[in-house]
Amino acid sequence: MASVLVIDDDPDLVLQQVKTILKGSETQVHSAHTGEAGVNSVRETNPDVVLLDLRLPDSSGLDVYQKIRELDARIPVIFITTAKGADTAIEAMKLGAYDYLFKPVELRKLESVVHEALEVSRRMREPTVVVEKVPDEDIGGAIIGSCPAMQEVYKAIGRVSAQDVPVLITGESGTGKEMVARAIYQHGNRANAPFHALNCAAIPENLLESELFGHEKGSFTGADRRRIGKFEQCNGGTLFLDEIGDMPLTLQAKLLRVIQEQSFERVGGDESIQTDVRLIAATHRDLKTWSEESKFRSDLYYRLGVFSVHLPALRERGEDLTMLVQHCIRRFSRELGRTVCDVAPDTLKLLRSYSWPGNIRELQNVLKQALLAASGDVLLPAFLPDLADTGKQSGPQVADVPNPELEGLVRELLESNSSDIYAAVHGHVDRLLLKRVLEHTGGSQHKAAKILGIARQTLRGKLKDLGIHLSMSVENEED
Ligand SMILES: Nc1ncnc2c1ncn2[C@@H]1O[C@H](COP(=O)(O)OP(=O)(O)OP(=O)(O)O)[C@@H](O)[C@H]1O
Repeated sequence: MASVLVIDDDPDLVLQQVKTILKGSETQVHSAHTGEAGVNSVRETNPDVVLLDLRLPDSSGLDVYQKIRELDARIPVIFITTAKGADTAIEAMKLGAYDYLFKPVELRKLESVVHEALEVSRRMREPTVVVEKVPDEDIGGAIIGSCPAMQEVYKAIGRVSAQDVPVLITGESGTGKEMVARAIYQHGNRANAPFHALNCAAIPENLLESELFGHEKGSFTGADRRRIGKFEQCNGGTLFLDEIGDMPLTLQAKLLRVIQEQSFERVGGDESIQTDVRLIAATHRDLKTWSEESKFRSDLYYRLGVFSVHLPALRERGEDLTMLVQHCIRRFSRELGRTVCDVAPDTLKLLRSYSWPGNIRELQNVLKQALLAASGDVLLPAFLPDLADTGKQSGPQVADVPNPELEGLVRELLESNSSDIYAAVHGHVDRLLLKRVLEHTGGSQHKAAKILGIARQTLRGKLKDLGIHLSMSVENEED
């Protein structure tokens, strides 16, 4: 049975409201009037949701919150505060709190937030995955995850966002580095100033310098006008340099100077330009090793790496995968107009056993493909595309077992611009399979249907469709 804990020194107000909104439901309501009693109650009752007053007689709500997190970081904690305490509540949100409500609490708002929090808690804890109806509000852009490593990421975002220092975000491709960069920006002091992003690996070396620092007219062939680079354009704002490890060494020197002196010259210019840009950099490379191997400037690495945030690979995020799957299914189901709302336990098992080299981006792609192939409300393993290193074979593994006949047929059909390849190849495979199985059973359709796991009637229909004729004696067996 689900339970909610209210930690509030006022025994009546919020507690009574919570009891009112949960009346008739199977949810238990516990209460505590001090921070210490609250933490003890969390330890003893392991509640699904906590409502926490920011101002308590014996301790601050934030301290209590930290202790609750140490006990179980998954518990959604809803802060109850006055308008004055909003800053602290926002701080708490940066540290992973679920939501906050202002006193006097509006009953309807309380009801919706508590029910939402209970739902979030249920999804995190319940072992079978039931993806329910798509929520009304758009939760796109949410950073999903509550595993310990992601909790560390949230803490780091909270710690670094308000400080105007460079940040280095590391992690494999597709782990959400850009998302985290935007979170740092949005929670920082420059949230109302511009945020520009530049992928250092995507821009040819000769253009990157000009992209970053601009150029003067006539500084190189084709430079027919002065160009303002990102560092100037983004003055007062935040610049996100993705794939910084791929920045050429010569540019690294110039970047280091911007960080140290907040000044630079445009390409082909000698005017020193002052800039005030907050730098957030990201890389999937091991910059420490690279700097030791002189592939990346060590002085720049040290300047950038003072504050670093490391994003765990998806395979290291434990139960977060389930949350991400739920989140993606709900979102893509709506986007693609599908009705899928449940994930079969076997599907989840397969997804869990895969190593996700492309991380969350790859998960999104796999789920999109699965949804396109799906029918009905439940995502079954059969709808998943091939995944390497799971029970489901990957494309490359299949290719390792060549089937020249089939490949030849596919090639032929492709070259003939056929618009019915699926049916043609399917028919070919069916024909091969049915013939082999019937050979194996000595022509017995009864046995063949059993081996194939299909009804005798279905087999008969397929044989007819494919024009496979058997001798009368065999066809009439055991009718
Ligand atoms: N924790 C998360 N919750 C929900 N969605 C996420 C999360 N992390 C990443 N995503 C989504 O995964 C996709 C890839 O994220 P993002 O582009 O931030 O990764 P990245 O690490 O910057 O990738 P790359 O190194 O390839 O540039 C995006 O669509 C993003 O919204």
